[in-house]
Amino acid sequence: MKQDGKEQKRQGKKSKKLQLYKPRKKNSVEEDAAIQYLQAQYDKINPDEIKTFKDFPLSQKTLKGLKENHYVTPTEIQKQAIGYALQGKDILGAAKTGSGKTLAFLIPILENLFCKKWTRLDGVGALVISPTRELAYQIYEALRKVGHLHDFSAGLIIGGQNLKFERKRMDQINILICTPGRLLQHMDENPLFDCSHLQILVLDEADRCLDMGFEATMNAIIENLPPERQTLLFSATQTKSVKDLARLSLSFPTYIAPHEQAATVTPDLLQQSYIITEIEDKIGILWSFIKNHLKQKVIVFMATCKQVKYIYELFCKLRPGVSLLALYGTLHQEKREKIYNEFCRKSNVVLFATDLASRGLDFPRVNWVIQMDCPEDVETYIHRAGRTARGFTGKGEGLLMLLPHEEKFVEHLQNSKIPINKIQVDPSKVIAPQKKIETLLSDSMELKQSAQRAFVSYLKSVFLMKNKEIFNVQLLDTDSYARSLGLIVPPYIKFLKKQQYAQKKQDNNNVIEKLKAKTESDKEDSDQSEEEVTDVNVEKKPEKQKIKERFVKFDFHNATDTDGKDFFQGNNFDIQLSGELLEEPQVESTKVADVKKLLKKNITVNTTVKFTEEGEIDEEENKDVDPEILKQISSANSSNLHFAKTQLLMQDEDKIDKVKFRESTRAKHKEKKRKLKNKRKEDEGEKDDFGSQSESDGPDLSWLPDPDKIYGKEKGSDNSGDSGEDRNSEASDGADYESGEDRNSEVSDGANHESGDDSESEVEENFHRPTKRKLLETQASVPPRKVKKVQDISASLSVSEAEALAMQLLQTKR
Ligand SMILES: Nc1ncnc2c1ncn2[C@@H]1O[C@H](COP(=O)(O)OP(=O)(O)OP(=O)(O)O)[C@@H](O)[C@H]1O
Repeated sequence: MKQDGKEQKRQGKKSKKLQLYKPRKKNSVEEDAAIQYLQAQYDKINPDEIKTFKDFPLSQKTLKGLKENHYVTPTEIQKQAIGYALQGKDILGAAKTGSGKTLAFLIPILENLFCKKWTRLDGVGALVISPTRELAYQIYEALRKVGHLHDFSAGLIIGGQNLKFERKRMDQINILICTPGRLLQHMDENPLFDCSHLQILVLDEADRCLDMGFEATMNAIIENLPPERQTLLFSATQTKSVKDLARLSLSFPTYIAPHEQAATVTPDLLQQSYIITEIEDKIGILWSFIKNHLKQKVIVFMATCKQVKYIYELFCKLRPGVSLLALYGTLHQEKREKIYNEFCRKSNVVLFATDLASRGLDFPRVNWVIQMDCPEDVETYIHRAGRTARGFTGKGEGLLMLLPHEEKFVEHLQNSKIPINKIQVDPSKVIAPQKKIETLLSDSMELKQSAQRAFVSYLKSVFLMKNKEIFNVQLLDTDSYARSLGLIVPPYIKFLKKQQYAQKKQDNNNVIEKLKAKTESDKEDSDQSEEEVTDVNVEKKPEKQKIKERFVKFDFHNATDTDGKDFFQGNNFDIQLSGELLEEPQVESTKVADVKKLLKKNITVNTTVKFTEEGEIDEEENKDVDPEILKQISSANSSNLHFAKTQLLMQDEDKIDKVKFRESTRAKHKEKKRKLKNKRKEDEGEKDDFGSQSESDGPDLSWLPDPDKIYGKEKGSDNSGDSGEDRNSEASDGADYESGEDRNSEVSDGANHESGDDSESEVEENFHRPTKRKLLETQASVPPRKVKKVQDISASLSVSEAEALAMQLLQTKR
C-alpha cells in the first residue's frame, strides 16, 4: 500500500510535470501565432506614428514589463531605434544623455529572442558590452525589471566577481551583460562559454568601447563572434569612424540621431555654468559649495582616483554636515556596488568620483554635477554633465571649474552646441579651510601621503592629456596647488623632470637646425669677393649680436616655461655640461662663434706660420695637433661649415691640449725637483767636508771673534792684517745680510760683554779667525749629548747657520 501510495505520488508528480509541459506546448502554439503576427508588423512600423509602447508590435511579456515600470511613452531614440532594430537592421544610435537609450536596445533584444523562441539550451543569444561594471550592473537591473516575464536567463559578467561561480553558469545564460575584459577572460578560459549562436550584439557607450583603451580586447572579442548577427551601437557621443564600423563588420547600419538637429547636444533642462579659478582656490570653492548645498544631491568629478580618495578622506575629516561618498576604479568591487546603491538611494549626498561614473550611470535625482578638473574632451564633458537632468522631466545644474589657461575649452563646448555661461563666485562666500587642512595633514602621515599622491597624479593626468593647447602642466602653479592640498613642500615629480630634459633637448635641436640653416646662407655670403669679405668682417658685431639674441630667445623660452621652480630650472650651461649633449653638441658656444669668424676669414686653424731665413712664409701643419682632427676640420671647412661637427672637433682638440699641458707641467716640476736635489746634495757635501777644507778654500769665517782674545793670546801667533780683510769681507757680505746682522749682534754682544764700552774698531782689530780644526776640537770638548744635538741640527742648517751655532757653543763652554 505504502508502495502504491508512493507510486501514485510519483505518477502524480510526473503527471504534474507533464501537465506543466502540456500547457507550455499549448502556449507555444499561441506564441507561434503571436510571433508570426508580430513579425508581420515589423515592416509597417512608422516611428512618427508611435505614441506609446503599445503602438510597437511587441510581445505581451515585454509590454507588461514596461507597464509595470511605468514606461508608457517611448522617448525619441526609442521610437526610432526600436522599429529598425526589430526589422533586424544594424544600428548606430546617438542621443542625448538620459534620453532612454538603454530601453532602446533592451526591448529589441527581448523581442528578438522571443521571436526566435530562444531557450536556456540555446546558449548566449544576446551580448551587451559596457565599458564599466557599474553601467553593466545598471543595464542588468533594467533588463531584470522589464524582461522578468520572459523565460530567458540573464547573466552579469563583470570583473571583481566570483569567476568560478560565473564559469559554472555560463552555458545557461541567454542574455549576457558584461565588461570587455571579463568577457574575453571567459572566451579564453571557459570551455562552457559558447557564443557561436549569438543573434544580437550591443555596445553601450560604443565610442568608449571602441576607443584606444579597449581596442585590443574588443578586437579579440569581435574575432570570436559569429559574423551573422545584428549589431547595435549606442552612445550620447556616437562614433562615426569608418574604421570602427569596419571592425564590427556592420552591414549598412542605420544611423539614428534624433537630436542631431537640436539646438543643443546636452539635455534641455540642464543649466550649465563655468567659473575661472586659480588652482589653489579650487578646494576652498568646493568646500564652500558643499557647505551651501547641504540639502542637495551632488556629484563632483575629478581627474584621478587619488584626488578623489584624498578629497573624500579630507572632507570626511573636515565634516561638512552632509553624507560623503567616493567612487573610483581602485576600490574593491563590493565597496563600489555598495557606494553605487547608497548614492542611488540617498537624496542629500555628495559623491566624489572619477570618470568611472561619467558614462551611462543613471543616478536618480542628481541636482548638481561639479567638474572640478577640466574634462579631457567635449565628449567627457557631455557624459559627466549628463549625470543630471535625466529622463523626460529631469532638471539639473552643472558647474565647470576651469583654470585661467583652460578657458579655451569653453570655445570647444560652445562650438559643439553646448550652452554654458560664465559665472563668478562670490568671494565672501568662499571659506577655505586651509589652516584646518594643514593641521590635519600634520597630524596624519597617511593623509599627507594621500595628498602627495593626489598632487602627483593630477599633474600626471594633465601631462598625459592629448590637447596641449588646454592642458599645459608647465603653466600650473604647482607650489600653490600643493599648498592648497595642505602640503608645505611640493612632492618631487620625476616624470616632469624627464619631460623637462626631453624638452630642452628638443629646443636645442631646433637651435642647431636654425644655426645650420644660417650657416648655409653665411657660407654662400663668404664665397664673395675679398672686398665683400671685408664688409662681412665689418658686420661682425651685428652678426655676433644676432647669435646672442638667438640665445636670449632660447633662454627666455625656457624661462617662460619655468613658472614652477621645481620643473624649469634649465639653463644652457647645464645643457652643455650634460654628457648626452657633449656627444652631440647642440648649442653654439663662443668657441663656435670664434671658429665661424676664422673660417669666414679663410684662416686655416691649427697651423703655424714659419718664416724661412729668406723671409718667406713657410706654412706647415702644426705637429702638435692630431692630424686626423686637422683633416676633419679642414674637411668641415672646405665643405659648408658644420658648427656642431666643428665644435666637436674643437672639444677633441681641447682634450689633446690639456693632456699636453699636463705633460709639460709635469716635466717642469721634475726639472725643478732635480735641481733642488742637486743643490741639497751640494750643501750636504759642504757640511761633510767642513773640517777637511783648507783655510783659503773654506768658508769666510772672518767675522768670528778672535779666540785668542776670548781665551787668552797664544805665543808666537801672528794675526796682523787679517782683521782688515775680515772686516772688508764682512762688509761686503751683502748677500747674507740678515744672517750677518744676526751674527754681528751676537758678536757685538760678546764684545760688549768682553770690552764693555770699547769701540767697534777696537774689537775688530783684536779679532782672530780660528782654524776649522780648532773649531772642531772645541766642538769635541762639548758634552756628547750636546754634540749629538748640534750634529743633528747642523745637518739641517746652512753653512752660515752652522758657523753661528758653533760660535754659540764656544761661548757656552766659556
Ligand atoms: N520611455 C521612458 N519613459 C520614462 N522614462 C524613461 C523612458 N525611457 C527611459 N526612461 C528613464 O530615463 C532615464 C535615463 O535612461 P537611460 O539611462 O537609458 O538614458 P541613456 O540615454 O542611456 O543615458 P546615458 O547616455 O547617460 O547613458 C532612466 O531613469 C530611465 O528609467
